[in-house]
Amino acid sequence: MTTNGPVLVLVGPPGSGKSTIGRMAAERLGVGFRDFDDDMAAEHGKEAGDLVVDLGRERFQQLEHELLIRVLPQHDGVLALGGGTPTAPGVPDLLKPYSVVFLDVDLDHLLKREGLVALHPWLLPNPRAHLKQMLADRRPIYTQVADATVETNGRDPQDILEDVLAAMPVR
Ligand SMILES: Nc1ncnc2c1ncn2[C@@H]1O[C@H](COP(=O)(O)OP(=O)(O)OP(=O)(O)O)[C@@H](O)[C@H]1O
Ligand SMILES: O=C(O)C1=C[C@@H](O)[C@@H](O)[C@H](O)C1
Ligand SMILES: [Mg+2]
Repeated sequence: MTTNGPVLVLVGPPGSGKSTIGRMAAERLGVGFRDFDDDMAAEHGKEAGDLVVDLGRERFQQLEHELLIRVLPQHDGVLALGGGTPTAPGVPDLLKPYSVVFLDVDLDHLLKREGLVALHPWLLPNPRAHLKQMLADRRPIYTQVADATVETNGRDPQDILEDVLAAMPVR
């Protein structure tokens, strides 16, 4: 099925709340929710975090680019991207037609979010240093691909949701 593509795309670092807020936004908007990490896992037979470790980041990002080209026209709801997806070559151009919101979070709040390292084994051996560098490198890219940025530090998902919905540009 071909659609106009997602009504909302969420980007941000791992643990920023893309899946949590994405599900809530989809429910409020009465549309479907899709998680691009799940698409990658279904397509390649392994969790996205394990694919990064097994294939290396360059190959993983090529595969993300290839799959995103197929997924965007198939989904008209809310799409949560993988944490690194906007940094894959070619992806910022693919996102241009869509409403993209960046869920921003700082290092200290990120480190308090549950399950981060278990889901992202490539953060080892020093998750704090890795995440610090990652946030510095990626923030300009998340900002560039997004129409709006919503702060999530220390905030309830419900509050964040209201800001995300208000920030969605009308297209
Ligand atoms: N605003 C928030 N405050 C506190 N904890 C949060 C908040 N948003 C999400 N979390 C928690 O942080 C963890 C990561 O959230 P979530 O899985 O939604 O992030 P994500 O951006 O989808 O991450 P990933 O890139 O790993 O898929 C979850 O345990 C979730 O319950
Ligand atoms: O931030 C990242 O680089 C990643 C985040 C996850 O969503 C997965 O896409 C994968 O673990 C890579
Ligand atoms: Mg997620």
